[in-house]
Amino acid sequence: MSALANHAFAKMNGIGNEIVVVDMRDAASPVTPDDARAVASAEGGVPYDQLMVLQKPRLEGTEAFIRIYNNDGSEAGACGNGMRCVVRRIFEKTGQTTATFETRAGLLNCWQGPAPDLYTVDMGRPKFGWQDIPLAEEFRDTRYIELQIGPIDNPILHSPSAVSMGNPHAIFWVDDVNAYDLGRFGPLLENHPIFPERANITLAHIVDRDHITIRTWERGAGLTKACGSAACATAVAAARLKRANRNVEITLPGGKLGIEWRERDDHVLMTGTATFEYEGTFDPALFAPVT
Ligand SMILES: N[C@H](CCC[C@H](N)C(=O)O)C(=O)O
Repeated sequence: MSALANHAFAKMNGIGNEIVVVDMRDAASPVTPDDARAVASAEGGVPYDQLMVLQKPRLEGTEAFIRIYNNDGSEAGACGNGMRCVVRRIFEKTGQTTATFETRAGLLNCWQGPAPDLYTVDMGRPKFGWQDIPLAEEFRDTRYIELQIGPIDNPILHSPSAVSMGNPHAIFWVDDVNAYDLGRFGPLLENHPIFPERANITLAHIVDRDHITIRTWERGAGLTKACGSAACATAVAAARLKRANRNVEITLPGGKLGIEWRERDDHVLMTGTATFEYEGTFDPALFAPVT
């Protein structure tokens, strides 16, 4: 039987990014990709974009090791909106105002933001090397990579920037993020062979040096109302192109995030809200083997 059967969960969202948080630090067995898919899609499940699974801490000083599942059962190395939801849960339970978590992408320091409803997550350093993103072939300058969609002589989207925030991102620079059928182009680009681990696909419009608007097709989750790591990747990519400052406001369909690419250590700090919706326990029938 699944470790999630009869287990408590919290349904939350990070500016519209649908998040489920489960605290499995006392559980004996792990959450499997099948469990993650069942929660997201089975009849009577809890639909989400990302499932944040807190596991027993592996390192001294960390609250938990966090595994991040997309709703297709694939694992992600980073989830900014999901991290703020986890932080809110922990802070409300323990009264803490700072915490450190470990994910596949490394250690994430988190703290109470400048207002009671804001949380800041240090998302670590971005990576730009083609093998770190990763890309399937060498690109010396990942500020623009050779990737386009549409007619060769008149591409619809082309020359994205590529960045890793612990997960792969491609950012296409456009004048109007709503002028493209991202639901159609997203999966084609997500699964393009240039991305051996697939990629999150973002359309970004630089409004001015302090404001950028984005829309994201998420790897393993599809069109979402917000993607925190994409907001971080976009802010960094725009600054690398010298088209925006290192401290910007990102507007996503579900809300806004403040992103600072800190000068002194190149860490990316993301600040925003985290909303609690409801809590419950998973019905064991969700995980019953299909006979
Ligand atoms: N929604 C998440 C990103 C999940 C990334 C996931 N789609 C992947 O990299 O596979 C966020 O707020 O950062």
